[in-house]
Amino acid sequence: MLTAHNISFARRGTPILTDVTTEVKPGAVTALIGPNGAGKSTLLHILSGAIQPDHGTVLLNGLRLAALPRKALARQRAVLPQSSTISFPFTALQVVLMGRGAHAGVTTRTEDMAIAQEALRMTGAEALADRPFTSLSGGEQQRVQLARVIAQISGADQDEPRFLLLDEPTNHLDLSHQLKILRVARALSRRGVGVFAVLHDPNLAAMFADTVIIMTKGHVLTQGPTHAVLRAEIIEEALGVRVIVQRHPAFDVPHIVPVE
Ligand SMILES: Nc1ncnc2c1ncn2[C@@H]1O[C@H](COP(=O)(O)OP(=O)(O)OP(=O)(O)O)[C@@H](O)[C@H]1O
Repeated sequence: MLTAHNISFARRGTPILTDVTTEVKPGAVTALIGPNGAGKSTLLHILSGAIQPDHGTVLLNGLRLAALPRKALARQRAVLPQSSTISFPFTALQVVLMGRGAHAGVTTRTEDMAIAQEALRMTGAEALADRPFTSLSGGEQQRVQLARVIAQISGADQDEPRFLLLDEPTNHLDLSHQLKILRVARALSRRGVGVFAVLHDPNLAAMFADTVIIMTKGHVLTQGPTHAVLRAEIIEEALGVRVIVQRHPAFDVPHIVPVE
């Protein structure tokens, strides 16, 4: 379990997060939605250990995040940032192998290669393995980066649950690639990974998340099972848009339709 207890964080005296308590369960997809500037990325960075909160505690599998050695942390959780630049012409496979850095000395080269290739296969990017990363389209780069973070937390060298933190993973992707990335995230969760994804589209959260957290102005407005949270009055309060929430015509999930 990855848990945040009573997290508060300010920048130059301005509160960004106030008393946030939440959890990311292994084996489930947790989506975080909320308006621009609500503090979603900041919370993701605090859950990842990249930012230290001013108050409160983050526990990863029962241990304080701040006290975990960097390599142990890297084997238990990986972060897909909103954007990342790689300017040296590494191949896609080399980029994915970079995810294995924290395992060096614990695994063999053959094992790392098998894990990298499996991660590329999962994200539908195996045909890109030998292409220079810089020559790939935005959607292709995103799938390779997802393969890198999957490779980072893969392998049999530790028993603790692992977590993937995805910051707007569908940004800049066409609909087909948005669905592909989130299908991979869901498939990983069904293998026991705890997935935490910042999403802007409540319909993607409805389709792929088991649990939804809604944040506004640095607070958790509500959180819980997707069906319970994605209700019209809550979405209207959080996002400031009038909506109707219907049953999705094809799946047993909410379908959110703006009506203004
Ligand atoms: N490096 C920084 N320096 C100063 N203020 C920052 C910094 N990063 C974020 N903020 C501020 O913190 C607040 C929360 O930002 P954050 O990026 O966490 O929001 P968000 O919900 O992820 O927004 P978005 O949906 O627009 O990506 C915003 O008011 C933002 O301007």
